[in-house]
Amino acid sequence: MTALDGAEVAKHNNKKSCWIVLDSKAYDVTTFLSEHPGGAAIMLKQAGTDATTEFKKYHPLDYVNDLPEGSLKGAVDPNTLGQLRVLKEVEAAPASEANADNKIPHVSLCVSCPDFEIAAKAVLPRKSYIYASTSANAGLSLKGNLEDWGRINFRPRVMRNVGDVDTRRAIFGHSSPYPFYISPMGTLGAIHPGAEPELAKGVVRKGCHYVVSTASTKSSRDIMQAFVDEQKKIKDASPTRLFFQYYMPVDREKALELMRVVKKLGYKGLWITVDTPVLGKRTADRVLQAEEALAVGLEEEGTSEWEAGSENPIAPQMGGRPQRGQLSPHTTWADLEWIRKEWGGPIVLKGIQCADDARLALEYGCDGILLSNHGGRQLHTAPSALMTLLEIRTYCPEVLGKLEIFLDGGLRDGSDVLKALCLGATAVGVGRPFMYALAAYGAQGVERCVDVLAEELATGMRLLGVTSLNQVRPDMVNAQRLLNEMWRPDSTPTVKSRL
Ligand code: HEM
Ligand SMILES: Cc1cc2nc3c(=O)[nH]c(=O)nc-3n(C[C@H](O)[C@H](O)[C@H](O)COP(=O)(O)O)c2cc1C
Repeated sequence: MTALDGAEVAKHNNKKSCWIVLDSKAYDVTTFLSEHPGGAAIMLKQAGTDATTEFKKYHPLDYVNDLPEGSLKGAVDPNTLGQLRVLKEVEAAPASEANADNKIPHVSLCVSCPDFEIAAKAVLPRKSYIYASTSANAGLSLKGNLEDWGRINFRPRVMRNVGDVDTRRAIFGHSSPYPFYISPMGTLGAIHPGAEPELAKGVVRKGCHYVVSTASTKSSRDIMQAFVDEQKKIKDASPTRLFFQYYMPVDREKALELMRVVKKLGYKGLWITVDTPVLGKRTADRVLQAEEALAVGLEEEGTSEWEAGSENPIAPQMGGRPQRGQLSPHTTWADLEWIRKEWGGPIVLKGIQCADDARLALEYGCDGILLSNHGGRQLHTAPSALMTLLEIRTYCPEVLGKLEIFLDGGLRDGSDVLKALCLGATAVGVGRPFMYALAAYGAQGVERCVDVLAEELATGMRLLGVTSLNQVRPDMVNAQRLLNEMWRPDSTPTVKSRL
């Protein structure tokens, strides 16, 4: 194949003929535009340019293999790369540069979780901040997550010797100095150039567990490698373990293959996300996508072509940004059978939101459940994890001793972890605070965020009158306010409950 001329490639810069250059090779993505799960506009903006840097923020390079056959047009003559189209607009500086300019406070000035969000907002491009902070519909699920932690009070005991406290907890036998772990979050390349490996560095140094997302920017192999490399530096002294969050690919063969790969790589448990049969309506994201579409002239298409979706099953709607391997809307409990056979290790269902499903998870042989509404990014007015935990305690307490119980959503203070533990949780996941810490300060921020939560937790334990997490009990909290609002079988008289 003869090398292509940069100036020629640059001419394919519109929706009728859209080429992009990735790693010095030109691809014709014209027909793929409407199928791109991240939206057409973001690609069209790159038409005729070298999109490598922008692309790598979101995807591993092997994503190009998913393009339709014949998309590769050829290598671009290296001497003519300078003739490619260049984007005029320069996005906000990446976090690392902004940091150097002292645009954000010194990391030591972050003394509680909300401080990381302020710093991240100052350095992140608007688009990345929207990706991290967006929530579903009017934001009420997120609001409920944030507020419900404050609606349970402690019932402290005093005059106890609380000189030394032990904050250790194990997840499936893997002990960690903390009863909290990092929740899976996709596309961290949009947050920090080091993406997930940078986050892994921070967690290894602190011994915190980390659940890695299927939709990560870097491959599960690269993330595991970063983990192993960091462990080597400290002679494998860190108790950190990596678990894998699984968006089940629609295609069964791909689903099995992904499981085999991550099992072989040494991920310790499979956390299957079950609250995402389709993507929720991420309101702020929608506005941004609409703005981008307008900016590149896609508004002429009317909304129908892009909103109604294409034949691509993983791009059902505009604004829907289903992650690679998104759960098929057809997945059911019966699928757990072949998953369990293939996986062999611990399985957690991520996104349980009522007592009935907690009981089913037990019946279907799961090892754990994560009570979660996906950080308020999926169903409008979904219950907070605490509310679901209370429901489980009331209607199927038997699962508490048999499954490991995790919660996530809205946790912004280490001492709140105690409330979940008092009510029977094994551990709590924390999402956005770590994402913001990574955005502003890289691995150092991640370490700082662990320290902030750990200190709040240890102080909370002392003030509650306990020295070990084995001592926490339900009567150490007053959950009456949430209990008053909890669902009851007779509160929905038209629905016949199985409870
Ligand atoms: C050229 C071939 C490309 C392929 C095959 C591809 C594929 C995909 C897929 C499968 C997703 C779903 C989410 C995921 O799995 O991470 C996605 C989302 C996305 N893509 Fe691409 N993409 C391509 C090019 C690009 C380019 C050039 C850009 C940016 C310049 C881009 C930006 C994005 C963004 C922002 C998302 C949404 C991420 C999210 O909301 O989680 N993609 N893409
Ligand atoms: C930016 C972002 C990306 C996320 N990506 C994923 C994902 O890829 N898979 C998943 O199961 N959950 C994902 N989640 C949900 C988190 O795992 C977790 O449930 C939620 O963030 C917890 O709420 P918090 O952010 O308030 O702590 C994501 C959340 C955020 C904020």
